[in-house]
Amino acid sequence: MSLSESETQARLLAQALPYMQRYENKTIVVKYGGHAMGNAELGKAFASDIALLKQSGVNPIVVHGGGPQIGAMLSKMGIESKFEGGLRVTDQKTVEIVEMVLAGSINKEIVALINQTGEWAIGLCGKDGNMVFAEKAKKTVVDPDSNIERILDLGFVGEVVEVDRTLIDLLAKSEMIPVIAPVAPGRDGHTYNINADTFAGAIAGALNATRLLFLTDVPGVLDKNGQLIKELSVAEARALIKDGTISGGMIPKVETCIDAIKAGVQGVVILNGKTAHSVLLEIFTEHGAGTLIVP
Ligand SMILES: Nc1ncnc2c1ncn2[C@@H]1O[C@H](COP(=O)(O)OP(=O)(O)O)[C@@H](O)[C@H]1O
Ligand SMILES: CC(=O)N[C@@H](CCC(=O)OP(=O)(O)O)C(=O)O
Repeated sequence: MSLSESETQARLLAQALPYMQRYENKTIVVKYGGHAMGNAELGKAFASDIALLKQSGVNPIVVHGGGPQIGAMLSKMGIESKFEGGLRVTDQKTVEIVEMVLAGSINKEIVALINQTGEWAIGLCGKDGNMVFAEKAKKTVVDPDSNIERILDLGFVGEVVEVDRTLIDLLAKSEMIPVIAPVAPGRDGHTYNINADTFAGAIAGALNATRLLFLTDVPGVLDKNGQLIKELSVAEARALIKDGTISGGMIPKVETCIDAIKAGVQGVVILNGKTAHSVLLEIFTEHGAGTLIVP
């Protein structure tokens, strides 16, 4: 017999009680990826986890993606999605749609879900309160045939160059939960589309967050036999990238984890956003739920 959502929540709460003081007054940045936004039930479970963090005295900050949702909107408008080095090639028309989908519909959907729990969420992007400034990304790739490095021109894809935490700190003091879309202005007046993982890493670094959680579509970093690795040091993570155990989209994610740790985040966790209540299972249980990457 399966449990109802309220029975599940009551059980989780009972399990969580002994661990609730662990992160009191600490900042936890949660990156909620587009693939993890699976369905309405998962969305509600995510919102109730964020609300419970807040009610337990944690300072949760949500940074969200929405890659699949941007792709769907572009396709509706007859525009093909094109990626290079894992990043969306973003021309003027595309950046307008990216901003509309990320800072518009997805951002407000997450805000509404959290507000329905009784907590107060506020939706922002890097533009609000001069929070984040970006500049054109300078990404390079090595051509596998010629071994020559070339600079990618990704259009209006940005990388974060400045984070001002004033607004985020004000919101935390006012008991509000910031929900942030990875869109930011450049000093050149353009709007930039930023990969949500790197954006979350930059925010967590600027806030010296205690934890940065990445909700993705696998249980964490898996070893060669497909088994979950519970804890990885930065050196071990680098070795797994080098020997090919970590590949594809997991490479930039783990690299972002390493950068965030170098920037002062105490621990970064990669965990399954497709499992309901994975945030609570990670934060408020003895052994956590995903892969913890530590210095
Ligand atoms: N060692 C590994 N452990 C787990 N996932 C891996 C590993 N190597 C590659 N991957 C791939 O990385 C994917 C997650 O990266 P990505 O698709 O970019 O996530 P997201 O869309 O959530 O940001 C997994 O679905 C998996 O296919
Ligand atoms: C530059 C770049 O690629 N930006 C991403 C931003 C959204 C994102 O990163 O969303 P997920 O976390 O769901 O993948 C994009 O346009 O898809």
